[in-house]
Amino acid sequence: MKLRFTKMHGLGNDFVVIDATRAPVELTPERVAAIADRHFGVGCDQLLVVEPASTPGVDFRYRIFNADGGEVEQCGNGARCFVRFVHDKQLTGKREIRVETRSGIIEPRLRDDGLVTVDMGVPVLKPADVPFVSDSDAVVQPLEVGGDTVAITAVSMGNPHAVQVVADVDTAPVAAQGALIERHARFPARVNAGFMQVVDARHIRLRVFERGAGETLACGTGACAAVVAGILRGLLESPVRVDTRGGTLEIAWAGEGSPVLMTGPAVTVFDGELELA
Ligand SMILES: N[C@@H](CCC[C@H](N)C(=O)O)C(=O)O
Repeated sequence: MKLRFTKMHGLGNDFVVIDATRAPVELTPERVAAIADRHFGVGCDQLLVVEPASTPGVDFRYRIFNADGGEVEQCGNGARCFVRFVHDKQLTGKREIRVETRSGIIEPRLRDDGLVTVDMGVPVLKPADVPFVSDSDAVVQPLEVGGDTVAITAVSMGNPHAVQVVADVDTAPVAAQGALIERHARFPARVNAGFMQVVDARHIRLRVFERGAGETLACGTGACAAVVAGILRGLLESPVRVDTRGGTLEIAWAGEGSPVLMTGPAVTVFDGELELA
């Protein structure tokens, strides 16, 4: 069976996007992993599927699958690519869209300058809801990782993040420690591991070892979580420039109970057709 797709990226965090608004597409974890494979498939960090909404007043549903085949709740760079996709493919004439994800409704807006701003919703800080196993609500918590103790802040942006502050992202042990944090027993749903270097109160550098994908060139929800963690720790002031290895995002957050606003680019690379085994 042949399947049309569009290859997109948000700051080098790359996606295969599939339009399932007219006919459903059957995706197993094995199929997703095969498509995401960079040697034998198309290659991507995440696969995004655009579907009709199931809730009145909502425009679309979009589903997110990591490269390992697992379906997840949220994806910030994907949300920006989603809105560019439905706009460019003329699936809607709207530039402000309400879209259902596994973790609720988010509201991306395609701006006149081509950038996309997404209301990513209110961050979740209660450990049990991240989910993070802890008997304390403290913003900074110790986590034992491979014989070391690191100080993390657990934040959910719909998906779970563990953010730590490092002196220099270029020398941070992202691959080794990220893999251990991703599968740490205190994160029962696994976790995205963020390594944040504070340049000044309105500027950070960030690398993220993503759950189900490894280190990516950028992580939108990771950028939101890092800014929330930095503001809660008293290190940052909104809005914050977030430099990732793939480019820059702007993240704004007015504090607890407020939604996080993320602004950045979304790029279409090419359209293609793949053979679904
Ligand atoms: N790259 C994404 C996040 C994708 C999902 C993540 N790996 C997870 O498992 O939660 C982003 O831009 O937010």
